[in-house]
Amino acid sequence: MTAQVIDGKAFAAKVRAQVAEHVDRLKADHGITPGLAVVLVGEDPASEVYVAHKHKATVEVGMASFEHKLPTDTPEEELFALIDQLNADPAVHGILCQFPVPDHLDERRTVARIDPAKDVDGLSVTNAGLLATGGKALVSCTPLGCLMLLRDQLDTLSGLNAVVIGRSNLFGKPMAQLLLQQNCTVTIAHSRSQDLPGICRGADILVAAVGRAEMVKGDWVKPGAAVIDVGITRTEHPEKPGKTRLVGDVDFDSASEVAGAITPVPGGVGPMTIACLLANTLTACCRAHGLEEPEGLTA
Ligand SMILES: NC(=O)C1=CN([C@@H]2O[C@H](COP(=O)(O)OP(=O)(O)OC[C@H]3O[C@@H](n4cnc5c(N)ncnc54)[C@H](OP(=O)(O)O)[C@@H]3O)[C@@H](O)[C@H]2O)C=CC1
Ligand SMILES: Nc1nc(=O)c2c([nH]1)NC[C@@H]1CN(c3ccc(C(=O)N[C@@H](CCC(=O)O)C(=O)O)cc3)C=[N+]21
Repeated sequence: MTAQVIDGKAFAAKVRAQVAEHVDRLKADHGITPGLAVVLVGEDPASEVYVAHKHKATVEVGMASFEHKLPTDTPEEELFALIDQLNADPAVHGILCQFPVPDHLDERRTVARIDPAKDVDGLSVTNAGLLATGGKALVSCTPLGCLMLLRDQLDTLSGLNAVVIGRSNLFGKPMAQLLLQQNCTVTIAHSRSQDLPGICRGADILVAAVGRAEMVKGDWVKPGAAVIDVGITRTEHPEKPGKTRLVGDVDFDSASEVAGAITPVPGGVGPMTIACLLANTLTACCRAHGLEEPEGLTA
């Protein structure tokens, strides 16, 4: 079998177009412009690239983009003062603090400072709890994007065996919650799991978010399964010395021989993350103003 390659880039463009249309309507009918604030502490080159992508995408859909770059040695009080100011700013509907933050800062405390209604990463205790209890949460962008791709790809998710490798708060846990909500039978695997290949072979839906290049091999994949590759690792380019390329957690060549559908890296999940960040900002804006939420852009 040769898998269908899921075009996340094209799907993300459709999501962004839907968001842009909704933003136009908000402006025309209500005079409201949704706004996203991104906070970056320090000078991590990968983070700089992501933040630049986010800014460009935000402006392209007609939203207001507020970028705040703080020096590496920014004390917690200063970061919190900025977050307080963004929490209070009615022009800001979504706040994202790019991770990782420098060592002297604490991710948990930082997230806790962000107003849950503006927490477009879905990381706050409130949003994680709402997701787990079937409430109206803001859902972490990458799992939300994966769910959109799976819903588009499969007739139904109900009753399928789903395996998520990885249990982070940003991805693995919310992904498992979303799949459970879709009536999948969900297994969460991690670094202590025994017989990971065997667990994966039972998966109709296999989602890998580990951060280990090409760990998941073709013989771990159930024939016909939908494989979602979240991992991103920058490695030396095999043919071009001095150049790098991005690779996923799945060995694409062998897995695509067995899977029914598979996301590539790059061009799979990554573009969906940014599209869903915009979708979440729009959702947060609509909720803040008591307006109808966009259809098809939430979990
Ligand atoms: N495409 C996108 O938009 C995004 C991509 N990513 C990428 O996804 C990957 C995961 O991100 P994130 O969840 O934040 O990462 P974390 O490092 O927080 O989590 C990694 C998870 O993988 C598990 N793990 C590590 N080694 C193994 C192993 N050998 N076998 C099984 N499980 C293992 C860990 O288990 P344990 O808990 O036991 O340590 C942990 O739960 C990264 O490559 C990241 O760059 C992340 C966010 C967005
Ligand atoms: N608070 C917080 N929230 C995040 O959601 C968050 C974060 N911190 N820190 C880092 C990770 C990683 N992440 C990605 C976003 C877009 C692409 C993306 O657009 N990837 C493109 C390629 C980009 C390129 O070419 O470099 C692709 O896969 O096709 C990837 C990864 C969000 N993260």
